[in-house]
Amino acid sequence: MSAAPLLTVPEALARVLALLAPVGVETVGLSEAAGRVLAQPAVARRAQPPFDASAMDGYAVRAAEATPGARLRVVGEAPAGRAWTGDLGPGEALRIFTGAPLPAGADAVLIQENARAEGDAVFCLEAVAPGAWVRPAGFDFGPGASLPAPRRLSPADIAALAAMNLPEVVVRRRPRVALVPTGDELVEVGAAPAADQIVASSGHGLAALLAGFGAAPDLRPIAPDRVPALGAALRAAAGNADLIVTLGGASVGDHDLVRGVVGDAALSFYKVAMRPGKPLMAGRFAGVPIVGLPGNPVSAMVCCHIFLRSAIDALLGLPAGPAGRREAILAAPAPAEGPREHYARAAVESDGRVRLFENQDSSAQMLLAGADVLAVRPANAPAAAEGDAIEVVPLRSA
Ligand SMILES: Nc1nc2c(c(=O)[nH]1)N[C@H]1C(S)=C(S)[C@@H](COP(=O)(O)OP(=O)(O)OC[C@H]3O[C@@H](n4cnc5c(N)ncnc54)[C@H](O)[C@@H]3O)O[C@H]1N2
Ligand code: MOO
Repeated sequence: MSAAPLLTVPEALARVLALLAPVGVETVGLSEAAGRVLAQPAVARRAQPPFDASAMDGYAVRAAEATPGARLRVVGEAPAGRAWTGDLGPGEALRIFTGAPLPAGADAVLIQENARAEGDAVFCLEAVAPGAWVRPAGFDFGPGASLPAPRRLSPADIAALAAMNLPEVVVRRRPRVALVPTGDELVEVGAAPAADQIVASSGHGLAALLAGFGAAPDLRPIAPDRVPALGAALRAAAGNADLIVTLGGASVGDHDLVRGVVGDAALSFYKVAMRPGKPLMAGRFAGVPIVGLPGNPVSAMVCCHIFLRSAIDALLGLPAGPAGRREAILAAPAPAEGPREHYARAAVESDGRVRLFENQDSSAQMLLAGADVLAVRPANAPAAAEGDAIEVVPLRSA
């Protein structure tokens, strides 16, 4: 692997995506389907509405007869769910309610606000246009209509699938992502750390983020900084995973072992021209795609937003592109940048403008928790002024 220059973020993302193929499918009930990715088009089993349906409470009529002042004889009643099966003859009207099938012979609905009932008759107060307040059969969708795939199912999609009379759908199974924290200084959350230890935190944030992206995270035990033990931890993680993600041990220190354990030959790249996140790597371990995230917790979370969201999309068979950005306006100046593209933690103020935090240290988790967006500053950008435009990656929509 050549040492320099560092890959850009789009180049590195393309390399990550090239390692991934969509996972298999499973069938789930509608109550499990929200947020899942439809893997095959869902084909309607019936039309909606399945019959010409009244859209209002009133009277089914022949529009040509329903002229102002006309008197029609009410021959029956059709509530929703109980069709009137006769034929509506000349001079007749049928009391009808919203959602009920229109009887044969009728072609419009006179709404009850425009009618006066008197005994078994109804007087028409306003003219009725042909087709008025009738939802023709298949008006929403016809039999054989389909919801296309791939598609992340929204609550509205779930309702549409139910209306299509589909109790189950075929979705991608959730990609299994094994998260492997590494480092002898780490202890599990809730344990009693020694004075020189810290709590392994970023795995928990990553698991939450990945679950929000549609993956099934598997947060593994902390792997020690020893080659055989790290290798064993990665082999154990690989067994069941669609993607392995290591945390830490990615840099150049004597105890940063992930690269050595994976092996340069199996790596697609190491190091990206981004800040934070420079020591990112990706490749294959035991045949399974692996992404090595930097240990600094903010770096790991930022890399998850920028790379792993797209990676999960790819595993789910969705179109996978760069993290979504929008344009915003700076509420305060931003300093000049170095040679790496900077994903700066920033707040969105009440007027919608964006203010970069002064402290951009990649270990500062409380700052990340307070950030609304990553403000993207291009490599080598000169200082920017208040009012300048800036692109931001939203952090809170995950
Ligand atoms: N001489 C150099 N030193 C460093 C460089 C460099 O280019 N030259 N890069 C720095 C950058 S940038 C980063 S990012 C870090 C990343 O290094 P590692 O991936 O090897 O990370 P670690 O050394 O294992 O850990 C860094 C830091 O983060 C803490 N950590 C690790 N895992 C977790 C976790 N799961 N939860 C919470 N905190 C974690 C760890 O204790 C360290 O404090 O390297 C710089 N050094
Ligand atoms: O990549 Mo380091 O991620 O700048 O802290």
